Amino acid sequence: MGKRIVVKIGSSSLTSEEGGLNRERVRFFANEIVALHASGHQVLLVTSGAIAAGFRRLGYATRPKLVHEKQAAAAVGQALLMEAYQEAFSNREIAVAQLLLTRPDFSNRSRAQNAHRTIEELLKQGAVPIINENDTVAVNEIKFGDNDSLSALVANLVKADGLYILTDMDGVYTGDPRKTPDAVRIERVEVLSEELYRVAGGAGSTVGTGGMRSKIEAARIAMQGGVPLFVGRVSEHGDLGAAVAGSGKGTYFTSSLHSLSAKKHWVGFLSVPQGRIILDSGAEEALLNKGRSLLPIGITSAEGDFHPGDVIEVVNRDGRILGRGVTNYSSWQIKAVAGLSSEEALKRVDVVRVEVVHRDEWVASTIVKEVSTHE
Ligand SMILES: Nc1ncnc2c1ncn2[C@@H]1O[C@H](COP(=O)(O)OP(=O)(O)O)[C@@H](O)[C@H]1O
Ligand SMILES: N[C@@H](CCC(=O)OP(=O)(O)O)C(=O)O
Repeated sequence: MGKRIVVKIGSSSLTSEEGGLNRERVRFFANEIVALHASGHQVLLVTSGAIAAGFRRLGYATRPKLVHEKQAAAAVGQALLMEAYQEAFSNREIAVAQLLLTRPDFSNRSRAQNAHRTIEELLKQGAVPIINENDTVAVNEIKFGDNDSLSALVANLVKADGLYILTDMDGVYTGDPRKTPDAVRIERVEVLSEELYRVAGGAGSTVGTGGMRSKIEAARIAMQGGVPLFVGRVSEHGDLGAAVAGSGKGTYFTSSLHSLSAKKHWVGFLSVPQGRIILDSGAEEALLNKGRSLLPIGITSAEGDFHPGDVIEVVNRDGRILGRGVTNYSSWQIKAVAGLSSEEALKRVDVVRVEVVHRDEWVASTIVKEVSTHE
């Protein structure tokens, strides 16, 4: 039976280090997608490469660093990118559609529904939706920062059967292969571990942005959405089909997790945190490893100005982000009860629930502690 597949192609696979689009590569990927299409799969493409494709045409010698310069380069490059896809797919008589999205398009329910409906109609008509971040309007906190997370959010939105993140490496290694020559490929990941976050480094090329770290973050989003993921290389004809069939050159992330509820998905991946709560080590252990709710006694302080119902980041004393949750207290109430027993806290503040963050409204930043990788 045909599957619904999201394919993400990184800048490093489409452009050269000096900038500019490699049209040969665009045609190659288009052909791989056409082959999947022909075997009955629905394919959505999330593509990077606008900045890398556009900066030279705009007159910059190297990839610009400043946000407004990148935005300008992307505005030029996005048109070049679509022109190349347009040409590559038109030979096969497949319509391509451009969708430029930002995070609020996912966090705002009606915008997300509109995007979803549009995509469903495009797929029904046999078109290939081609998605990139809307770089002109996306800055700072609204910027995805990398298209890996964007592709995972798209995969969750359309309830894809699989997400295929294509890059210049044939998978995730036990260290950045550019710097650690004896690193070996991890074939399968069932549970994201702290170890994996440690071995995954930043971008390898001058055109790529997120590196493996952002792909692991994408894996977290997709796995928690119940979507299995592949990170690897597609360089020869048939490689994408092989990846979809389970024998690709890369790392497979499977998930036995049930997908997160819509509310937890929003809390964990779409919301904009309004402040921070800092914990002691006992509360960290209770929250991460014992599945408990967060109580006032484990809190040391709070930062920012927030209100009950807002999403806040929870960090440990070293500043490490442990996760996000919905707070039942305002920032001033937390300051008034930090370190107190629940009984004492309730004498001092008027709150709906004694838990500062209830476990049902909490999403950890890493999935589980346990490591499960096989070389
Ligand atoms: N553990 C790792 N395994 C594989 N690649 C890694 C690892 N850590 C860092 N990398 C780097 O990540 C790069 C891929 O990410 P990136 O440059 O952002 O590509 P893309 O443009 O395809 O998103 C690789 O070229 C590699 O140098
Ligand atoms: N929207 C930007 C995406 C940048 C980006 O995420 O790049 P990559 O790490 O290559 O996937 C662009 O098209 O250039």
